[in-house]
Amino acid sequence: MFAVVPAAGVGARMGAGLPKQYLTLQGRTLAEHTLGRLLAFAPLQAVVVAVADDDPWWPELAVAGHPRVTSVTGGDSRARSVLAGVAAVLERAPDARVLVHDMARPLVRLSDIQALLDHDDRGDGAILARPVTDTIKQADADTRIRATLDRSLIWRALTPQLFDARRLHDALLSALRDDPEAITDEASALEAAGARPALVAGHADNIKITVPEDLALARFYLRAQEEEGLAWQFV
Ligand SMILES: Nc1ccn([C@@H]2O[C@H](COP(=O)(O)OP(=O)(O)OP(=O)(O)O)[C@@H](O)[C@H]2O)c(=O)n1
Ligand SMILES: C[C@](O)(CO)[C@H](O)COP(=O)(O)O
Repeated sequence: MFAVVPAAGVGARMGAGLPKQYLTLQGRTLAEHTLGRLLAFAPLQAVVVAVADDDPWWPELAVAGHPRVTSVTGGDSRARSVLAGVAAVLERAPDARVLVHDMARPLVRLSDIQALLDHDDRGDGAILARPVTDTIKQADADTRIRATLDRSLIWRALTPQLFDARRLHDALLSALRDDPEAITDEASALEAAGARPALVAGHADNIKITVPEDLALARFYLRAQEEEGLAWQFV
């Protein structure tokens, strides 16, 4: 099994002076936190990281030289970065299963990744997700309520997302050709190809660091995980 980690974003919503994956949490970059956890997950043969072709920070990280880490050049969207990573996996292992995980989600629990594998029926794939607990409103263009949705059927997609590499590759190619804006995660590409991936409940602390206030939340969750005894051997 391989991991593909999209890490070629610029972090515009974070508004920092550098891409958010290189901001630090307790002295280590988000990238080191994320990769430290993935590399601690024994079933992963290798991790393919998609980085921007003009990224000067990536080569400076010791983890960039880890024997189970390789990098590819990402694309101008998350989906194209993932596609580049999956193509690299297929060159090495045509029958591989691939776990796609955002570099911007540094607090993923190994137990959640294992739960994803446990639910993987090697069919339509599976994703970590969270059932919503708030009331969900659908908005009109004038930011007024159009409808209230049935929240019992609404989940927030997280990562990792686990699929057959060839199916994911071909679904991404088709979806990027037909409706690229609609593809904001791997499952949406498989859905467009008619698949029905499974939803696997993951922990709420598997947050995506997106806007500045997410950093304080991440610091809180990291301390909470350490108090829970979830310490990872950093590579
Ligand atoms: N062209 C892109 C855009 C995003 N990503 C990666 O996809 C993950 C989730 O994307 P997001 O949180 O949107 O990151 P950014 O695109 O960097 O953020 P923003 O949209 O605020 O610029 C991140 O790890 C990001 O590095 C990527 O590999 N290639
Ligand atoms: C893949 C994802 O993390 C699932 O919630 C999300 O779609 C990524 O969105 P982003 O705008 O690329 O951060």
